[in-house]
Amino acid sequence: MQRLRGFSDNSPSQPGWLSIGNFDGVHRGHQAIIQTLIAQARRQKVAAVVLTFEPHPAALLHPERLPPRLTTPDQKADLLAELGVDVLIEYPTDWDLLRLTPRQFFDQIVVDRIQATGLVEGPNFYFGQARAGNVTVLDEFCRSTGRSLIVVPPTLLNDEIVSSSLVRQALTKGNIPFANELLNRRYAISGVVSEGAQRGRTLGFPTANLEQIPTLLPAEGVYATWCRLPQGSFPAAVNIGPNPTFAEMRSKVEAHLIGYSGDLYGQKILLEFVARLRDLRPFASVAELQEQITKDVATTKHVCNQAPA
Ligand SMILES: Cc1cc2nc3c(=O)[nH]c(=O)nc-3n(C[C@H](O)[C@H](O)[C@H](O)COP(=O)(O)O)c2cc1C
Ligand SMILES: Nc1ncnc2c1ncn2[C@@H]1O[C@H](COP(=O)(O)OP(=O)(O)O)[C@@H](O)[C@H]1O
Repeated sequence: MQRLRGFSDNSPSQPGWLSIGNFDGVHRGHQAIIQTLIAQARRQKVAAVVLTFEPHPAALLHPERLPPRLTTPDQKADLLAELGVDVLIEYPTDWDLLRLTPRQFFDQIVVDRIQATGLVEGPNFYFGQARAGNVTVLDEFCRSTGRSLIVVPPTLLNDEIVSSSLVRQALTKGNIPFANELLNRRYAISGVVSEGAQRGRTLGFPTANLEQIPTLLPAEGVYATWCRLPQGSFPAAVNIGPNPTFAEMRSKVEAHLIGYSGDLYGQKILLEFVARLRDLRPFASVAELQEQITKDVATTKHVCNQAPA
């Protein structure tokens, strides 16, 4: 997949089928759109092009309402590449773009820059200043310029429309099975291992403390995850939240990797969520906490064996 930052001289010079959107999470609904896009592009032997905006337009328009992201730009690019997208254009959102009327956006971006022969969108696609353009407007523009538009119906799961906000809601409630079902894969976070209180090792359970996590954190609690390292995949029992037993109220993300020994400080690691095991709680003694973590580790092994890496 060719990954372009905005429009440069390297922009695709050949016409392609185009989908425009934020695609945060690349969930089942996005996947349905992209699959249609790729089928059309392959049929007509042109490129499957995705135009996305980085940063999210909301970061400029109303930063206070910017939702936490589900995927980093790199994760999003990897997921789109896996689906078979040929060209990803990450447009560096600016006020000039946000001020374009729907007609200007269509003429300047869709027609002149990308030379789209057809478009694939979901029914809730809006474009142009103040989100004034919708799929009805887009359909008129496409018809009048001889382009095709396919509007993919919303993807439903348990009678609910799959959306990035539904995934965020599920994660915020700690509902990992539903979030993973909406995503059609495991929700994952990445972070860099930093130093903690150096207490974990004395408990018999060293925990890698993750910092610089750019995406949404699931609800507080204890989770079974798969941890991806360059040296392999390890089941990991993960604690999201404070350490109330030690009166440490700062919230952290810490992972005990089962079957691993070595130094992880400074390393970037990825955690894929498999299940939420329980709520966090204070324990009356360190021995009781150790007993509970021993159980959490056994459950994590079992859950991860049932859902192999
Ligand atoms: C699987 C797992 C479950 C945990 N559950 C709790 C808990 O319920 N309550 C608590 O106070 N701390 C819990 N902890 C956190 C420990 O208190 C923490 O790992 C320890 O204080 C080490 O901190 P450090 O990494 O800063 O050294 C848990 C840790 C793990 C790995
Ligand atoms: N199985 C393991 N799981 C997690 N971290 C491990 C493991 N084995 C060794 N380590 C190392 O030990 C560190 C965690 O030990 P810990 O005593 O909890 O210290 P800290 O409080 O600094 O996190 C990790 O950052 C990592 O470098």
